[in-house]
Amino acid sequence: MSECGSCSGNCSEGSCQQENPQDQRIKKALGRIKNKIVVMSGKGGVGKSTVATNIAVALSMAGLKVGLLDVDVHGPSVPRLLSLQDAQPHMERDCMEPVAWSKNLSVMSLGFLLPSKDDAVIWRGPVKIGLIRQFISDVLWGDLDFLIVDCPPGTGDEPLSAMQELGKDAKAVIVTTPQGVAIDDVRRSVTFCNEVGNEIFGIVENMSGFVCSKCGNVENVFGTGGGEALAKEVGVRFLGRIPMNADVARAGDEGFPLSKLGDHSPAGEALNHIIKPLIDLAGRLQEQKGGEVDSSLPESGDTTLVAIPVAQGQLCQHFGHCEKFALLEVDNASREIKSGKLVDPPAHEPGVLPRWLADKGCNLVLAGGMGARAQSLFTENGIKVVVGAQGGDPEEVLKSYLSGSLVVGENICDH
Ligand SMILES: Nc1ncnc2c1ncn2[C@@H]1O[C@H](COP(=O)(O)OP(=O)(O)OP(=O)(O)O)[C@@H](O)[C@H]1O
Repeated sequence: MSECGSCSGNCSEGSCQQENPQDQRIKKALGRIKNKIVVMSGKGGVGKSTVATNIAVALSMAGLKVGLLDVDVHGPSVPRLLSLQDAQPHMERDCMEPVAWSKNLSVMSLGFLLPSKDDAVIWRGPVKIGLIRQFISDVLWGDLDFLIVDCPPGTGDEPLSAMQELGKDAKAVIVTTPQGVAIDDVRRSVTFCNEVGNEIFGIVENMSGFVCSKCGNVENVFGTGGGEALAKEVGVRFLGRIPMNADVARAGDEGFPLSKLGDHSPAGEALNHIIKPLIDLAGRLQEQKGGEVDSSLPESGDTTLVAIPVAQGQLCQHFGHCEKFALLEVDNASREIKSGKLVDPPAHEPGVLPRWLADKGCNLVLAGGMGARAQSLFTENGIKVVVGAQGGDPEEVLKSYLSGSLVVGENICDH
């Protein structure tokens, strides 16, 4: 046994077994983060930061608490992608607060700490590893559903260090473009994950076909399907393909998220597809399959306006195909229904119903089946959603909710 002065004697053969304080802080910070996703690519410029940032935004807009950590030390692009170039994290003596992009999304990047965005960082491995450790130990991430880590391309110090620090439960999302040379690089990323022992959550194929904005014709500039074929070959989930689209490049340059392009734009659809398994991973939708429903009413105001989609007078299980909405007003204090009416919704277009119901002052939706994207649009509009509701008559469904006895089952639009 040796003595090292800084510990109380838990030493053997000259090496101190006591965890160093930074390791302890890392462990504590990671203990508050439910899911860790490392976004990586074998090759540069394939759109990894674009994908990482938009996954983070989409998950946060689905109501999940998300941290986005940009560890691309040599080319931190997340601040630009989110229009946060001038943001500065709030610093304390021993820690710093991440920059809040929204209530649900916090961001940290070396880009925030450089005196000028033109400054070049010339650091060797150990310094970069030290920075990544600090970004976990000394940033006040708080409780997160997801930490999304945007790594520089390749299988060098940063992805290795990110995986090692985040631990074996961190999962990789690998971004590629469809052409052969990129796919070869992805194979290296797959081998890397296998060697470090971290699961690959899935592969995203970006810049997959160019959609002509004039004629709609799709040109497969880099080919298509390479990412999907590789995913099949190595036995990992294929998360989806994002087409090459001028709007995506513009969104990146102007710093707004792809979700603003609309639900039914090719990029918006691709993003929905990609985040769906991640939302499932967070267990958000499953929570509502099991039966326990939080039957609280919104805290502001004296009344709550509840919307229930209806077909043939009964709760409609396909939200997008309902014939009418029952709008029922509830007194928040007594939890009693004060009034109710049936109204015709506008023609179903992506994003229309959440906005229309928000304009009507609705703050709670009780639905049967509803897709993940529609749920996130309601959350964005400040409307609480309960999915998987069972029952027939809309007033009875609401009464069950108010009495805490509403039964929820499978969300049949959760596909
Ligand atoms: N699907 C797409 N369609 C059109 N442009 C895209 C698409 N995906 C990404 N881009 C554009 O390609 C460029 C590179 O994207 P991004 O910075 O996300 O790549 P990266 O892989 O993170 O790069 P790096 O290797 O430098 O880290 C950006 O200008 C981005 O807007």
